[in-house]
Amino acid sequence: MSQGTDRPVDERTGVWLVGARGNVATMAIVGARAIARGRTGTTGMVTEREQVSSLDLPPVEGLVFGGHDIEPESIVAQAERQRDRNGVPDADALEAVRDDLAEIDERIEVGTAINCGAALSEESERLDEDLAIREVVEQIGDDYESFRDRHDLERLVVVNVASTEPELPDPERYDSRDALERAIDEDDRDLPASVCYAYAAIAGGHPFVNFTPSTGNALGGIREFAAENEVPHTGRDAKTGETLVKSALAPMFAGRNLHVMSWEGHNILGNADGLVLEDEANAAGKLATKGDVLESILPDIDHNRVRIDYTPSLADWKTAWDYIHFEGFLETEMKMQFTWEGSDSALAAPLVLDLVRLIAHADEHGHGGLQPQLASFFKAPLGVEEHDFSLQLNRLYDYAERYR
Ligand SMILES: O=P([O-])([O-])O[C@@H]1[C@@H](O)[C@H](O)[C@@H](O)[C@H](O)[C@@H]1O
Repeated sequence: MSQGTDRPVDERTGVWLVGARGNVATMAIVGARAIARGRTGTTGMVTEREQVSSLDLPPVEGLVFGGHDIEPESIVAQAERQRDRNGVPDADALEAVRDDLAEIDERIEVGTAINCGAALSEESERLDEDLAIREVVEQIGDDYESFRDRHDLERLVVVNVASTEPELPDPERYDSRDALERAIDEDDRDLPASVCYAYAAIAGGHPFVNFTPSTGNALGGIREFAAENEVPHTGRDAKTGETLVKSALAPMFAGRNLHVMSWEGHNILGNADGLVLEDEANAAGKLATKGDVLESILPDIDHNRVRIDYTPSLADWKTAWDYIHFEGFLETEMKMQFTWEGSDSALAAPLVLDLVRLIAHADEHGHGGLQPQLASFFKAPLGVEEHDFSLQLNRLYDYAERYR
């Protein structure tokens, strides 16, 4: 039993995935159902580590999935494509959960992609084509509610795993709840999809996770709304690969007083995210969150550059090559290089499940607003300036210690 409550976190937690038919969502659903069916383990899930697993968290087996998407290709077809192109999931795991995926696909509603730039295909269907922004937000909210009612859920966590949007120009225009609500009422068509999903979640009292660099809950107006309504929310841009290594490694250079002159990071990948990031406007937010980590840990760095390029044949296998040129005692110049080769979705998926479980826990314990204990999951953690991975992780361990 957790501290501060008499009842355990319920076993019927809903997970509403924005971008439910994408790579990351599909892998999270496949993984959760494969765990439920005893076909895979929980390696890669932080909430299964001893320090955190003692919290009273909703079991992965009980998570009920639904979501929005604008693409018609089914989750089964997406998972088959991932199996054929990437080898993840493997054929046995996919067969074990195929019927679950087909059932979940029936629960996916048409979403909005307003101001999503290159993240749109010709086949996509969109709510915002015929509706005003206020109606879009209401429709999204109704979709959340009816899913929750239909499945008799105690709680619904909304997670944005959709493709990265272009950055919102002048986000300070929506710095307060009043300004944001006025913009929604006046049908301000500059507002992006991620803000509509976040606003509808907070309005309905649903915890919100922004797994992407898109604006969403980073907007001042959403933050104020969430704090007032005491709804937990967190983000931004999950730290899954290259940036994770950087945030663990950079503190070593700082701690030994080694002067990093240049850090070049070159990422190549061939999945749909990589394709969307080919577009300069869509890539801007991702490049900023990936780059800012070093500036914060190594304020004296002379040259810090990140590139992301689309290499179609790699599919979901993301390679990052980093070159670090640094200086030590007696002005001696030295170099370090590393190469990271990761399955983009298999790295992200367990973190989606972790974040759902941990934000459900926060909600159960009445912790509204931003969630600093979740900083280690993000490249640009909202409300936390700390980027050092192990210091961020200590926040989670301290939280677990306090609430176990
Ligand atoms: O976490 P990380 O490897 O630094 O950053 C990654 C990006 O470089 C990549 O473009 C994206 O597809 C991944 O989901 C992830 O955000």
